[in-house]
Amino acid sequence: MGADGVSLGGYQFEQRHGKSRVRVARVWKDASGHHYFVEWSVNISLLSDCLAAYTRGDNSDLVATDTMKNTVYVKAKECGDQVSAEDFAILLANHFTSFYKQVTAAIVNIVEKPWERVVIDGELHKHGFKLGSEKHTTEVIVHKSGSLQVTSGIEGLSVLKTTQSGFEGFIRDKYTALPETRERMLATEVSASWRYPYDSLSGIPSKPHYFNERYLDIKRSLMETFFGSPKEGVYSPSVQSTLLQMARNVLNSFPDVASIKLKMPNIHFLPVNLSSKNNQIVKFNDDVYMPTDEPHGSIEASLSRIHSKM
Ligand SMILES: O=c1[nH]c(=O)c2[nH]c(=O)[nH]c2[nH]1
Repeated sequence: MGADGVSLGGYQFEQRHGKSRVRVARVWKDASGHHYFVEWSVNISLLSDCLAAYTRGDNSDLVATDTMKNTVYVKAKECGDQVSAEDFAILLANHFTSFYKQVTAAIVNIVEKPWERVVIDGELHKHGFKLGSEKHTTEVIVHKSGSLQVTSGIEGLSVLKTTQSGFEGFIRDKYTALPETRERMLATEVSASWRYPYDSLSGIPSKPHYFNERYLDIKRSLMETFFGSPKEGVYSPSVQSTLLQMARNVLNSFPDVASIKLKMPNIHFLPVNLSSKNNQIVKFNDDVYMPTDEPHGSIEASLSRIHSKM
């Protein structure tokens, strides 16, 4: 954002304004009576030439944040066909940069609530949904020139496996108490964000459900790598190793992903051993654990194709 700064009384000044957490839900209906439903929380941030509002109390170049909020509902209404969070973010960001001469760039973030169609008596319900857990996110940046950047992600993908995980060979010194193990629980809450390679609207595939399909593909790939096959699983020598394998498999499988960042906290389940003075009450045998939220390990990394812009 440095390029958007201006010199002001001998200081460097940067500003943006927008509306946060604009909540909107949209229903689409098809000819056979199936309803499609999304719920979004939209953040808009505009970079614009409105310096006078700060320096002189002159608001004549300001897009009111209330107007930004209204625009979300107007554009949701105008989307006659089902769109992904990415499509909607692109459409909004594009609107702000093209409709207002003052706006030089728009940043739109969307978090989609995980409403999933329910299955009743083995059949997909036409208009019934239940809330799932992990969330689909996106961030779109559009500049006035038309150049664009699309990043999507998953938040809150909680996964756990009860075996096929260990941690050995780490540095041992006078501060180290952790025993080495080839048998432990592995639990994490994956946050992933990946960058698409498109730098203009015309580069984006016109396939209707492209972004939603890619989101599901990437989620599936991350989970398959974390868990391994249903019968054998796959051994994890560390969160670090599993994280890199997950990132690699996404880049290897999807040429349209330029880079991926993964955050994988190591959520500890502590072995329970209880003893009294002369009696062992509970001896841990990979069976009884104390679940914990904190402290947790924090492990994150990103993997990019060489020459990718993330
Ligand atoms: O997979 C792990 N990576 C670590 O860096 C680490 N550190 C630790 O105490 N346990 C673990 N486990």
